[in-house]
Amino acid sequence: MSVLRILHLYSRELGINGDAGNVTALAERARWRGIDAEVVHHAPGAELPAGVDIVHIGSGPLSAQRAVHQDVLAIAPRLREWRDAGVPILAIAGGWQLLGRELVTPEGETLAGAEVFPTRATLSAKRHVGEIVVRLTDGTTLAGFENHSATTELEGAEALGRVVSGTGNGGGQEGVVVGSAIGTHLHGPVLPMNPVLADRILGTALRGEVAPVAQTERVDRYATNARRAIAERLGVSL
Ligand SMILES: NC(=O)CC[C@H](N)C(=O)O
Repeated sequence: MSVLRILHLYSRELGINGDAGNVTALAERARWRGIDAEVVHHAPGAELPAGVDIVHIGSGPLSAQRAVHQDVLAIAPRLREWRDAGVPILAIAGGWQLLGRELVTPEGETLAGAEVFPTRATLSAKRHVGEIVVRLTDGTTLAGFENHSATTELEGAEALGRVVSGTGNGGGQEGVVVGSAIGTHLHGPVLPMNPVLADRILGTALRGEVAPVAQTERVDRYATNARRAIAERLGVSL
């Protein structure tokens, strides 16, 4: 691959929780490994590029979700094609809700999703705002914060992990994994805060292990300290 192409969907509309930092982390961590990285922005109504290596969609309030909803439905077949081809997709909170099967508003209106994930998010008047720690099945622990009002059903899909502290999907689970596609409520942003996940996504996109280099070791120390601080505040172990 000559250039790693990262597609950032709706960065203007769905950028309220700092999730753009995920795209920066992916691009910089690739460049630190000597791989050229390009970020392609997609706005509602625009053409999608022919091919991409990673897809990212961030989060936002219902008003922003409505603003991109029609475009999400328009690009849904391409997103599902990329998912089926193994392109890593990272979808955060409100962006994940739009990429699910359905998003039910607090008023009971149902918005159809892109069906990249077989999930249904039901929003309510009660918000879940706070720090969250999640354990993955391989023992990796993620930390971040959540800021949503959703209860999310996975409808047969696998969760990203188990909630150690926080709310997540509801029922003790957090996030969803479908092949190389991941949906999660975690902000932080999640990838700078949890570089193991960033490198897993990069490794999938680049079809190989991505080894630590001096620059990643330097920033990953900050991330480790940030996760430790969250775990300490929540009174849980990492
Ligand atoms: N963090 C978000 O993206 C919020 C998504 C959605 N509006 C909710 O409240 O659940």
